[in-house]
Amino acid sequence: MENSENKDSSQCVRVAVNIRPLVTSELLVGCTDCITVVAGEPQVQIGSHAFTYDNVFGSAGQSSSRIFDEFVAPLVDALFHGYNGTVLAYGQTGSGKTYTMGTNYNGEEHNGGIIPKVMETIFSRVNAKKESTEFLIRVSFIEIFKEEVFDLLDPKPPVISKGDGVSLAKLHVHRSPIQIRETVNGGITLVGVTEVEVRTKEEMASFLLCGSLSRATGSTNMNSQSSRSHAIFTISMEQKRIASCPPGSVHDDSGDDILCAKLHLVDLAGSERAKRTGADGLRLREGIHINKGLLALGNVISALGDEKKRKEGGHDSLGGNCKTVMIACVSPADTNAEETLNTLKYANRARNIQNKAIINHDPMAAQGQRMRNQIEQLQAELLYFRGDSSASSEELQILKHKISLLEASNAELQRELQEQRISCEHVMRRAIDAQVEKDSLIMIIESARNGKSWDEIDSESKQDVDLVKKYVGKIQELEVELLRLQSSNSSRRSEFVDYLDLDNDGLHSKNHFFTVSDTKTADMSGANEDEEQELEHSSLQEKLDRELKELDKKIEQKEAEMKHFTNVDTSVLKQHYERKVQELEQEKRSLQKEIEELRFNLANISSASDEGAEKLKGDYLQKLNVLEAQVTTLKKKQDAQSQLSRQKQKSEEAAKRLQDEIQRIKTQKVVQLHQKIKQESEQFRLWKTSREKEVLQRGWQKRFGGELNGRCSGYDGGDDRLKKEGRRNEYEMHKLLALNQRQKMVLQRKTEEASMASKRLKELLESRKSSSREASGTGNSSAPGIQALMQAIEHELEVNVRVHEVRLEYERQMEE
Ligand SMILES: Nc1ncnc2c1ncn2[C@@H]1O[C@H](COP(=O)(O)OP(=O)(O)OP(=O)(O)O)[C@@H](O)[C@H]1O
Repeated sequence: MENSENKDSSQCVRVAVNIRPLVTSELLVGCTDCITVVAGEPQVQIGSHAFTYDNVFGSAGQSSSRIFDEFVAPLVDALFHGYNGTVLAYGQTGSGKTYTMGTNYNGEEHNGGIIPKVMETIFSRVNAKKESTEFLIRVSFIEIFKEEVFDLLDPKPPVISKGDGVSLAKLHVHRSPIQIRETVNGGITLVGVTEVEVRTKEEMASFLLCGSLSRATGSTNMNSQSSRSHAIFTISMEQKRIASCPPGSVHDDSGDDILCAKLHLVDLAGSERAKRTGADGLRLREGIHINKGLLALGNVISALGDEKKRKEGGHDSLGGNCKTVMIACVSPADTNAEETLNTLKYANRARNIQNKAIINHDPMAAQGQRMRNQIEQLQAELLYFRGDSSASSEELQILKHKISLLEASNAELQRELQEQRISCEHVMRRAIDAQVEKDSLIMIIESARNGKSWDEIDSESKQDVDLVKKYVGKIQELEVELLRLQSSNSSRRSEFVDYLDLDNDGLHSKNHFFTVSDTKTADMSGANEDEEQELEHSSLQEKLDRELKELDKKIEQKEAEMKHFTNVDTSVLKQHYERKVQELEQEKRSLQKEIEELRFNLANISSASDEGAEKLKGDYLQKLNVLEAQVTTLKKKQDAQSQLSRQKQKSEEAAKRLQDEIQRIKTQKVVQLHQKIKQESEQFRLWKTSREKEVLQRGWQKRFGGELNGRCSGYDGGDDRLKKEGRRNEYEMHKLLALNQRQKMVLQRKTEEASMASKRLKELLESRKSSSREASGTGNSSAPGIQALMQAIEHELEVNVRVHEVRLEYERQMEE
């Protein structure tokens, strides 16, 4: 047996042989099986050679359909744990590499190959874990052809040109190879290779198909569709545990980090010898290149598989950080026996190769791990110090220093805790103040709703918030203003009425006044009263108008003040509440931070089992509980603050309602005042009309024989002023009466004189008439008789003139 050495299979490259059945073309040429599988053993025999592998599939070994489950599934599992993996399909052309790998999978028809099963498994696991883990899956597909690497997923289309003929088979596809570079840590990198993100199995399969179509293919004698290039389909997976991931996930052992791993699925080119392929020209040269590559791989495999050479330090792994499996595909046909034997030998050597696969974390995770290690080291030192007194003085000094640091941090925490307590109390006080404010507001609103007067509300809520106090103040001012106006109006009315309300001896009422005021004196007095009334009324009207204007002005002013006041106060209150909420948020954050720190410290000492650590743990737990309780209290306070804000909103609404109420009252009062003024004017107008009517009536009475004397005696005046006036009028009257008497006497005398004069005139006229008759009888007259007549006539004329004068005087007197 050429290899039966047992090694640690988890480290070695695992190798399986897959023996395909004889295909039709082989059967047609009468090929027979040249490989025998030892029953129940992973062992094959070809001629005199026997080889043992990890698994043997096909031709009576394990069923080929078990390749994935038995051989590849562990690599997929390892991929989820952050390990790189490689599946290599090696063998001569037509040996079934593509068939085994399933590289021609198009996403629809399941051909039983490895790749479709890999895809299926990956996505079913991703779906099962998507609640707890974030996945980023990408694929790349490259081809190594004649020692050049091509990107099969390159979105840029290749340049196609005609070769030396016109046949389509002679078309040349020109593609630009991608560059291979060595990285600083000795790995290799493919510059600019396309990596596409995929989210589903179908998407991944579509890229596999796309790359397969791009893959350089040609025909050889051995396999008309043979791949003459190495194809590597790489699945990259990044996974990150979601924060709320429950314990027991795959990351539990590796911390809260990102795992990055790759699975390379490699379909190597045919390993047949050139002479057997019948290739010539370009195909031959391609074959040489392929074989050069495989030879190199074979040499590496040989070197790695040779324990002696490996110990000399030449190579130590194939792919290094990777779990690798190789599937050696062989044809059982006796015509391919030589190639099959070579393949089996290669595969056998590959079993000796050892890999060093490690979990691939990202740098952050590595840093986290380093810190955890450091913590562990510190804990160990602490325990060592506590448990072992034989430690060196230097170590003791270090530990003492660390303890002092811990104590200092502890003191700092306690100080912070104290501060938190103080600030908590402060917040509580403020919350109580706010509560009091809220209650006061509610009380005021309730009182206002219940219809209590502002005085009552004011007296009941002395300690209430300023806002409502100010509102109440404003409302009170307005009310007082209105009341003052009302009282002023009513006092003027009462003054007016009092003024008219005379004593029982005089004029008791307006009506009485009007009925007795039909004398001349009463006329005069009434005229004075009217004037006074008018003056009084107009001055009252003017005053009321002035006051009304003033009131309007004041109301406008108050409204403006209230508006300003409301705006200012709202913004102040808003700022106040916002500040409170911010402060509470800040406090909450700092407390949460403190809790996190405590948790961290607690986690650090969780592994410690000695008494001191337990005590410390207990202390921290206690602190944690206290802090958590504080956070809960703060949250409650925050809720209370929010509630207060809502109450404030309600209060503002209530204030708005009050303002509306003021407006309504104001309108009502002003309207009432206007109405009163109007009523007053109307009343006065009516009074004036009736007064004028009375005066007119008295004028008529006087003109048609007023009873001056009788009426005068009826008036002796109750009022001094009126009495005085009456006496003065009486005196005037007496004076006028005496004058009248005298004038009458003069008139009588004059009348008598006039009648005497008329008599004498008559006599004179009679005597003149008789004289003229005598003269005409005699024919001449005597001179002394004419002279006497002339004198008599002159005397008569003089009398007549006097009579006329007396009459005139009399008439004048009468008129007066
Ligand atoms: N296990 C199997 N059962 C049935 N037929 C198979 C099996 N393996 C391979 N074949 C058939 O063998 C032929 C060659 O297989 P395949 O193309 O996979 O070989 P290959 O090694 O990939 O060749 P190349 O190196 O030229 O690509 C195909 O017709 C395929 O259907």
